[in-house]
Amino acid sequence: MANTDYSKNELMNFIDQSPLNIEICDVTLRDGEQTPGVAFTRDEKIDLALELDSIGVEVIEAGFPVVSTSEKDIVKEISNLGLDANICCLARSVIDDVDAAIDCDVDIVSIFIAMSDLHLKFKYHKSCADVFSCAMGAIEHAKDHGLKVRFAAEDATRTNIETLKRAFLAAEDYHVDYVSIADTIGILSPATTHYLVSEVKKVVNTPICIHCHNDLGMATANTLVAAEAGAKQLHTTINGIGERAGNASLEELLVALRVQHGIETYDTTKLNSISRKLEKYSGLPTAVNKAVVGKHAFTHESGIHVMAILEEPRTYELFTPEMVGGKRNLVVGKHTGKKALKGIVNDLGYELDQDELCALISKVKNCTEVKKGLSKERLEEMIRNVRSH
Ligand SMILES: CC(=O)SCCNC(=O)CCNC(=O)[C@H](O)C(C)(C)COP(=O)(O)OP(=O)(O)OC[C@H]1O[C@@H](n2cnc3c(N)ncnc32)[C@H](O)[C@@H]1OP(=O)(O)O
Ligand SMILES: O=C(O)CCC(=O)C(=O)O
Repeated sequence: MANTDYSKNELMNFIDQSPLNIEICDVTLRDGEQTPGVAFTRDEKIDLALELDSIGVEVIEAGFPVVSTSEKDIVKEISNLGLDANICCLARSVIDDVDAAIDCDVDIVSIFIAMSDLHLKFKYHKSCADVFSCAMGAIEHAKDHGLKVRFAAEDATRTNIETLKRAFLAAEDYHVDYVSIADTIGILSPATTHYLVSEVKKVVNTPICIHCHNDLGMATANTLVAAEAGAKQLHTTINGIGERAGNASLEELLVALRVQHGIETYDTTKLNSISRKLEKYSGLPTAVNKAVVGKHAFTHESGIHVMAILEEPRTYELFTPEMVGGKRNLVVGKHTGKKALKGIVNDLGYELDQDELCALISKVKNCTEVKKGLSKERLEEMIRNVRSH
């Protein structure tokens, strides 16, 4: 067996799939910060930007400058940190918003407009032609000032597909650098993502971005599928935070790109530390069963799993904890088996004979703490107890 940090999905060999041509745009500092109750300080934003840059993320969306004067100052400061990543910020289709972006020295401004019937009728109270012309005016202004432009179609996934294609094509005439398909309310599935990106790609030569929300729990999967259908720029947030159910999660996507497509250009060993920082700065703990960075991502209790892991961790781990800066944790509880327990006991520096092991396993399975998980200290106490009999 190849000695790698992860198992590659060999089934990919049977799928007609060209190598991916992608970049990551992490939007934690903008969409992630739109999570209710989250407001990063200057130092926190700068720290996260430095961490994202060190992972190798190509684009960092640093904020939305018109939100406040301090937001604008921080975006400007991040733009001038000299990071390898390109710095991007959000702007409505409003000249003042673009001017704020210009003042911030960003590399890319993401100019957004919604063209879905729902948004036109209930949000703007304007026609599609009117909002579109505002967008093109803003784009022209940004281009005249030398900015790269992402034209983002908010609520693209509930926008008439012909309208969307026409809008992207017209934006190409203004030499936008990216067009973005925003699944603003997370309605896409993997199949419809593939269809939509492929349809847009048929008519547009500009690199396509995909911005997926997680309302149906499919944001990461949809983002991966979009890449497989030819999207270039993939939007993520750390721990998947963001509006409502959040966005595609950075850590899930980077590991999925590795396992499914062999993309090893990102430093995944930093994923656990950046996740812990994000928890601290946002005040939002991740679920224990969160993929890649959750507390249980490398925690094992079941006897059959642990006995195999003690010989070869890849039997029950898709990738090593080291690959993502995590740690393996073998715990004892109701589901522990004798072989697993023996291994754990030995690792703690004890030797038990078969009778002692049987006595210990019975104690473990029937003790009251089994519901919450046994501490190392309590287990050692039990070991000493069975040995003295
Ligand atoms: C899908 C997304 O994530 S979109 C980004 C969401 N992010 C935010 O809203 C960031 C936080 N927002 C804010 O701080 C404020 O809403 C601001 C600074 C952006 C605007 O504040 P205000 O000037 O007080 O406007 P308010 O929030 O009341 O209304 C938004 C205005 O922007 C307009 N608007 C919304 N989106 C766009 C757009 N893409 N292009 C042009 N105008 C837009 C609305 O129609 C409304 O215009 P109106 O004032 O003429 O009715
Ligand atoms: O597509 C983009 O770049 C951003 C749009 C966005 O934040 C959204 O619609 O949720």
